[in-house]
Amino acid sequence: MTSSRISRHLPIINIASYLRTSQNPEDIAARQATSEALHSACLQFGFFYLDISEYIDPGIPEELATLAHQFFALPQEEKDKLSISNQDNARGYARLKENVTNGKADNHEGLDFYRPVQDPDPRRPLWGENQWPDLAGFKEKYEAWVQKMKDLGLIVSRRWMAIGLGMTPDEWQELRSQVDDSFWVMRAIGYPPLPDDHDGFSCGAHKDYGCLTFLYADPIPSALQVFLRQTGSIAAADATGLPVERGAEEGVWINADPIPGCVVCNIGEMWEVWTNGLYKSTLHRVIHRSSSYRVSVPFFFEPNFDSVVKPLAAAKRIQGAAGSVVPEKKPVVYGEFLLAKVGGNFAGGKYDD
Ligand SMILES: O=C(O)CCC(=O)C(=O)O
Ligand SMILES: [Fe+2]
Repeated sequence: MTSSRISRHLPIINIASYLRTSQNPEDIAARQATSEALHSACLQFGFFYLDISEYIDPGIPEELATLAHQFFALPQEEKDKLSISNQDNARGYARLKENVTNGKADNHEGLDFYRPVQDPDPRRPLWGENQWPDLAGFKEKYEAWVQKMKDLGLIVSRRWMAIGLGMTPDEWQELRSQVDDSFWVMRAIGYPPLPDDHDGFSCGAHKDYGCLTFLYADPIPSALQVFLRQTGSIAAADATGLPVERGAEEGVWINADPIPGCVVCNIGEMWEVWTNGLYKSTLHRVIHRSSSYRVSVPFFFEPNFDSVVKPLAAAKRIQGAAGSVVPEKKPVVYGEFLLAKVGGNFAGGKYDD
């Protein structure tokens, strides 16, 4: 494929058809079309918009962003009371620049929640307790969103995988058993404007770890950028004047600006393993230069902690039918993979790939 034929616009995929379970031919055809759109979005981009306006009132994620603004506007000592150092170094509040990506401090602060665990132990990595701000409605509204996003992860995976990847019902049940108790992460991120002299980014280039990220962000353009691989273009060309990242890869950075009623969705590295590389998880970064304080609230739908992630037979069938000879990716135990990533958190990059 030549670079000129690659679209630079991320597709918008409406999941309304997935919410209808009827077996009438129109609904079946609509679900088929949605799954094909998801499949091709993942072959080409690994990034797309999901229009979820029929699934959830678009005002609800706005409320989450408002609550996150309220939290980040608190005095520093109030926010520090929820410091990740009280817990497992993952759950809680991390100060501005505390997170490091690709060796550079990110110009953001964040508040992270993970799936609660049995017998929490703050000395054990990832096994502490969530720390909720003492702001009216915060915990309830975030927990309700987590439930909606977990359900969305399952709805999308089921329909998409079964139809888009051509899985048998048994194969889907097997995959389902690996994501039905997702070790999810819910994050609120606060981005002050990026100072001109900051050596780094608002959030440096990274891939997400797990399955699916559903991101709602304040409606501010030109902040989140997605790297599209394109042979024939200048290595990592962009208009920001910032240093080239990942110089070995050729491509362009495009903006993924918020669209009303949609979440930005991308696939994480576990999907790369499940599909044996058929789908690629895609680098993205944030450069927030406008004058306002930006908030985003990504939800990460991840495999179960103990899930053994390995290439799916359905993906290998597609590769076989296309005559591609692809070396098989090694199985990964998700929890071990995550621990290795988070282990590098604040020394060498929480999000490094
Ligand atoms: O804030 C954003 O737009 C993106 C954040 C992100 O990529 C992440 O937390 O993994
Ligand atoms: Fe990300």
